[in-house]
Formats: sequence, structure tokens, C-alpha cells
Amino acid sequence: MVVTDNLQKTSEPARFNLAAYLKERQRLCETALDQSIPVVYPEKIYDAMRYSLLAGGKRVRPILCLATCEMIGGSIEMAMPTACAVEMIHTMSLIHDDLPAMDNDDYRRGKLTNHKVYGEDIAILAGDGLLALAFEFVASQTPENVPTQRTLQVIARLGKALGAAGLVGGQVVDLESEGKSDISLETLNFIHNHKTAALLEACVVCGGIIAGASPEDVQKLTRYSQNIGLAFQIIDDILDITATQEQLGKTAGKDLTAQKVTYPSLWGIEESRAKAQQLVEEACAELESFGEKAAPLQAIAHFIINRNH
Ligand code: DMA
Ligand SMILES: C=C(C)CCOP(=O)(O)OP(=O)(O)O
Ligand SMILES: [Mg+2]
Ligand SMILES: [Mg+2]
Repeated sequence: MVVTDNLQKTSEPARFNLAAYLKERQRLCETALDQSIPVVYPEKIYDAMRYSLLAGGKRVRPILCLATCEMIGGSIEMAMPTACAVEMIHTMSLIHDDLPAMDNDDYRRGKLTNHKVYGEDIAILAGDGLLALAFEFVASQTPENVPTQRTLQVIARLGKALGAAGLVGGQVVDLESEGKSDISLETLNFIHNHKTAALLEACVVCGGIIAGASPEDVQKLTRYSQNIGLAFQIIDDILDITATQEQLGKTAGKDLTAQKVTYPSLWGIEESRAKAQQLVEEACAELESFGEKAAPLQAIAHFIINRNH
């Protein structure tokens, strides 16, 4: 008994089968995303939106949203429209991030980038279409057993997370900092917390709100997700150095060629990895009061730093 108690208190859930869990959740998300966009006239834009949305990807963001909703006591059905919406928003951000005017990348998710296939004009519009659909989807598809007040909060949080106070603001400072060698750790943290962590935070917190999380729960979820968000981008920047194009599905080594200041460029790979590990441990500790129900979110936090792509 004592041994079991101790095991349950460790931050790394030993008996949770993460691989099987992720596979099952990815399958659910793929099906829902596939059904979210029809192909009608003018087919070109729907094709372009589907091309990037259904190009694979780990589906970490929708899975986080579903897992949090379930941990707080809600169902997968309640959170699925929001889960689809965060993946639409994320995909929009990738399409636009890859444009020649931004990071100018040719590959994403193992395929040519959207603008390489459809042209820059359509790629910009495909991003716009996905962004608009995300909000329409939450508002029109969230089931009736979710109180409208919660859905409104989700819409407001998503808007804030991806706008100038979030992802967009982070991308601006990221671009502004390119080629500069005197970027402070404070600025680097601003970039990561905004361009990456803000949306991850919204995924988690919105999943909780849909299930009726209390203000105290929302605080815990916020701290958990801010920590995994920063860890996510630190690992992304390490992988840019250590992983191959085949593993990443996108061109490796881009941060160095684009002269981006990153954690590994400031601190080296090992210290950056240790920082990410520490952030994930702090994230998992925030969820201890949820007991065994926190196992999926704790395992996903570890996945974020142990992933190879
Ligand atoms: C991606 O940042 C962030 C957003 C909001 C798309 P990045 O350019 O560092 O990531 P990647 O290496 O995936 O292009
Ligand atoms: C925010 C960042 C760092 C862009 C990459 O995100 P992911 O690594 O989650 O990309 P996919 O799996 O969704 O393709
Ligand atoms: Mg970028
Ligand atoms: Mg990029």
C-alpha cells in the first residue's frame, strides 16, 4: 500500500500507457478534423485548408484540450469543437510562419509548405479561412450541455491567446529579434511565452473551462500550461539543432541560418534541456491535487520534452 501511495505521488506516471493514449486521441482528432471542412466551390481554398490541417502533426494541442476537459469532469464531446479549433488556429500559424515574408520554409509536417503548393496568395487566405472557421466552429458546434457562458469565455480566451497580446505579439518580437546577437533572456522568454505558450495555455485552460473548472483549478491549469509551453519551445529549438529533416518534417538548422536567438544558443543544449526538464517537473507538481486523474496531462508534459520531432 505504502509503495502504491508513493508511486502515485511521483510526477512521472509509471503505469499510464501514453503511446496507446496518444494514438487513440490522435485518431479521434483526425476524424473530427477531417469532418470539419467540406470541399465545395471554390474548391481551391478548401483544398488548401485541408492540405495543411490534415497533414499529420502530433495533435498535442487538441489532445491537451480534451485531456484537461476530462480531468475536470467533462466529456470528450463537450471539448471536441474547441479541440478542433485550436488545431485550426495552430495550423494557420504554421502556414503563415512558413511564408517567405516570415520564416520562408519549404517543408512542414513532412510535406511541401502550403505556399509552395498553392502559392502565397492562397496560403495567406487558407490561414485566414482556418482562423475564421476556428471561431465559427466553437460557437456553432459546442454541444448544448456546455453552458453558453463557458463557450463565450472560450472564444474570448482563444482570441486573446492568438492576437497581439499572445501568439501574434510573440511572432512580431521573434521577427524583430532575427539577426541580433544582443537579445536578452527576458526578450527570449517573451517570445516563447507569447508565440508558443499562449496558445498551449489556451488549449488547457479552455478544456478546463468547458468542464466548469473553478477559479483555483484555472490557476493550477494556467501554471501547468505556462510551464509546458516554455518547455515546448525550448525543446523545439534544441530539436532544430539535433534532429534531422526526416525526423522533423521541416528543414533542420533553420534557427542558426536565420540567426535566431534561442535557449540553446544562449545556454547550450544540455543546460537548455535541464531547464525544460525542470519546467515540466514544476508543471506536473501543479496537478498533484487532482491525483490519478492528472496522469494523462502529466504524461503529456513529459512527452513534450522527450519527443524527437
Ligand atoms: C513557430 O515558431 C511558432 C508559431 C506561432 C508558428 P518557429 O518558427 O520557431 O517554429 P518552427 O520551427 O516549427 O517553424
Ligand atoms: C509552435 C511551434 C514550435 C511550431 C511547431 O509545433 P508542433 O511541433 O506542435 O507541430 P506539429 O506537430 O503540430 O506539426
Ligand atoms: Mg517562426
Ligand atoms: Mg518557423
